[in-house]
Amino acid sequence: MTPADDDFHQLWKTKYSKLIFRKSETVPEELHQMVQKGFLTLREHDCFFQDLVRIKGKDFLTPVSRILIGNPGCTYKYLNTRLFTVPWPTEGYDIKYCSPQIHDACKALIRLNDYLHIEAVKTLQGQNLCETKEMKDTAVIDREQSFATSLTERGSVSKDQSGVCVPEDDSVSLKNRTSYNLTLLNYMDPLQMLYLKQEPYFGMGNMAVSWHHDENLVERSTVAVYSYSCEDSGVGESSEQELKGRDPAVWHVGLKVAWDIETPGLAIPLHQGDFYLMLDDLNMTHQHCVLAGLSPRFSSTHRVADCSRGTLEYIFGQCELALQNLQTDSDSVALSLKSLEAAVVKQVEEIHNEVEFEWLRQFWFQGKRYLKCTDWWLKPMAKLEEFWRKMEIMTSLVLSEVRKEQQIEEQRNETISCFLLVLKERQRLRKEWTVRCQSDAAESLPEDQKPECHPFWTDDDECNMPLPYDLEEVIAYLQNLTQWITSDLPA
Ligand SMILES: O=C(O)CCC(=O)C(=O)O
Ligand SMILES: [Fe+2]
Repeated sequence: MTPADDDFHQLWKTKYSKLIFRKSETVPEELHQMVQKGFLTLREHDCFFQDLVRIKGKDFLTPVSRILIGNPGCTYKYLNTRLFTVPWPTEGYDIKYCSPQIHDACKALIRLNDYLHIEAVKTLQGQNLCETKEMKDTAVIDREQSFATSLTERGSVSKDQSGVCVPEDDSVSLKNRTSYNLTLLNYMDPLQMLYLKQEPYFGMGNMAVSWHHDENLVERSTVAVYSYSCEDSGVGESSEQELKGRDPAVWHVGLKVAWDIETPGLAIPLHQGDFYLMLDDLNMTHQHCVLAGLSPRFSSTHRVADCSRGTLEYIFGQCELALQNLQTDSDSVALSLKSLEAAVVKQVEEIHNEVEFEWLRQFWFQGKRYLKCTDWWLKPMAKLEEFWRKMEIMTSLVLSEVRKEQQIEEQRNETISCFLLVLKERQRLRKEWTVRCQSDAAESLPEDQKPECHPFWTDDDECNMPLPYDLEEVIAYLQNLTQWITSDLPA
């Protein structure tokens, strides 16, 4: 349904009430100008890139081109692709941009971010979608009572040990759900796209982005989307359209109820400077898509990314934790491990995998794209690689300990089997990334966007790597060892 349908507003009110639309006129003109100029700058500097995503083991190039802008050191993962923020100007950070215009563009987007944050807060307060104090108090009493009842039913313990956890303050949860830490910008010129998928359920026409839920967000957080289609003003008024369905000249956001193709979908026309909000759990209960119009179009999608494992601060913390198990012997320069306990080895090797596959390979897979805007990520990536190299040494140290140990004891068995599992995962992921780097889609990219399979080395490389890239033989050796150990154990 579109605004041309009689039941459109009724359907919106009953099935899509958490979708909020705001017309361009409600946004300050000065902000429009800044932001739209920012979009054009980023396009002029070729900062938008199609992502080489992986869905169910297959590689696809997204029709839309994107760039992630946000808090320094923050990342956003979608469809097995971790995007790294081009940092927006942030107090306490000295960020060098490739040009003053790119700095201005990032500044415009943080201004838009602040504006959309305030609008989202106001909207949630207006909708009563932020839990009020009374609602929370009632919820606590309810929980206390049901907990007390369940205890008395079982005939045990007093009420003051109930351990009810008091929910965070309203203003905190409201803030957590609207404090956007980044925005994913989209750009597409439909005339440059030879083929676009057709919307499969409601006949909504060409899709720029297929039906999906947004991933990697803080639960129930709001998503705010500013839309800028470069149409001549006045053109593409949907009212001029006589035919049924949505106007194929105009960009729309499509919405549907998840797991449901009976309830009619909604297609909301988006003109230059309009924005919309997806409030609360709308992103979970519904799916959305982007229906292409005829003109080039930008959008800026502001999100509260769940970055609990997605910031530089986090991954550096992990690396430090892992490297605590490495020591330089006091009398020499030789390195050794402090502990060979299974749990310790497992943790270290898992962090090794995390830094290798979630950070280094993800980053280099995207070629040199980040250098278009700033060199900000190069230093931290070099640092992470340095840590990762030390972890390669740690892996080789575990291996040599396992090799030289004569005695078979319980703890060693456990260490070897944990170690083996993590190495198998490493081998599987190295193969997957090697394949990903060589897909047809990857080969089709221009030279400066080609994925780099990094780190990569061969046996004759003089790079002083303590272990081979291909872990097949190491794994076979360990597998042999575990079989030998288990067959030797009493039944
Ligand atoms: O461009 C839009 O309106 C929304 C884009 C979108 O859904 C996304 O990037 O996840
Ligand atoms: Fe989305």
